[in-house]
Amino acid sequence: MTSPIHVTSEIGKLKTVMLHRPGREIENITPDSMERLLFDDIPYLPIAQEEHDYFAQTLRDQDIEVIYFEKLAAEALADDAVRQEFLTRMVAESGYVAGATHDALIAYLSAMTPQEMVDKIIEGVRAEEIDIKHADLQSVSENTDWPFLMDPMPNAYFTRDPQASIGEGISINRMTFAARQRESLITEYIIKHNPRFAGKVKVWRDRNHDTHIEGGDELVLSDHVLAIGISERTTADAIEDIAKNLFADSDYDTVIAISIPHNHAMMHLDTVFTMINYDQFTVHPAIMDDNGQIDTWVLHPGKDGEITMEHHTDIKEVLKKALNKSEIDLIPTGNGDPIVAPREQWNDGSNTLTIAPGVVVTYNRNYVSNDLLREHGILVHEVRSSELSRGRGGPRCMSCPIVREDL
Ligand SMILES: NC(=[NH2+])NCCC[C@H](N)C(=O)O
Repeated sequence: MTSPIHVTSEIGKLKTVMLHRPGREIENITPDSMERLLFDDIPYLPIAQEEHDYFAQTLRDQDIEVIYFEKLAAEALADDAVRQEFLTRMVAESGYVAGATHDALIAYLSAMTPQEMVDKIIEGVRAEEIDIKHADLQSVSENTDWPFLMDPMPNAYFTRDPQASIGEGISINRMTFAARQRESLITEYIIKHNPRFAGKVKVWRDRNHDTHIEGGDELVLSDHVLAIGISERTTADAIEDIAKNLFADSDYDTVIAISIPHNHAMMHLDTVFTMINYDQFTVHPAIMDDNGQIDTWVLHPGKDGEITMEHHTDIKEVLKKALNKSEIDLIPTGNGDPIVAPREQWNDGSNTLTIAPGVVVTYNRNYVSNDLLREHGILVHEVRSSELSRGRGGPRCMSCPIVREDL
């Protein structure tokens, strides 16, 4: 069985990538809900869509197949029984397991085509869209001033996070905040029921856990080494758990767990550290102490399915050893300038999407970081970023590699 997923590095030539084109969910962000929905501002949708189309076209121009999360989901839900099961679970995870509102939501969404239903679920369902006739105790208690019965999923365009391709398999992630948790339920159905994936993909860790992990923290450094951020979004137990599964069942034998500050600006490892070439990385200087040290643990398979763990602080040495390189070039975001570095990091200056060794896609607004990458010999494709960047994610966050060529 050949897997439709094949990702053995962060940098191998990208062949297939999954995106989500931002839709009306973006217009369902309000000042009151912004923080909870993990946005810092409200993007202007038409321009966000233009920018996203430009991003997708930039990838297609490099011979990369672009597939869309929302289309894969609709295909996965073509079968009536599968669609009903999905809907029951989605409505339950949105807060309704029974009662008049539950029944009304199921009836409303069931009447739609699979594509309309997926788009609507991502967009969010407003209370005024549905006429709930037989008010019962349950729906009266559920009735609040909040205008949405089902919240929008404005972060869906950050397809990096609900899942992560690793080797020939995937992790389907239990995400940290309620604002994003339902996204990976959609992934679960894509992997189980879309004909492209169904029955052909190993799931390294599913979403039925209490501990969290997100794709922005999962970096595939080689065909046997992963780096995983210990972050606001990814917990140590989840890292140990996925490491055990990978060590037992795949060619992966090394997980480098890297501790980063737990805050919104640096919510994932890929906001401060990405791999861009065989021996080159971008790194935000704020994750290291004054001597350039970072708390890092290296996990390997131990006895009886357990793992061993060593503590290190010299990330360069750890990377050299794990990747078998004599030198590693760490390129500082914003050239390490105390004003430019945090400014460009805020707009995802470290969040590069590598599409081939030494070839990256970045936001045009981070011009200091981009120039520095070029000085280090990197080929940089810039994409537009005024509106997309307001969701705090860059080209790596907005893309989920499905197939890369081996190095
Ligand atoms: N891989 C990433 N860095 N993703 C960024 C996700 C941004 C999104 N607003 C969130 O907070 O979840």
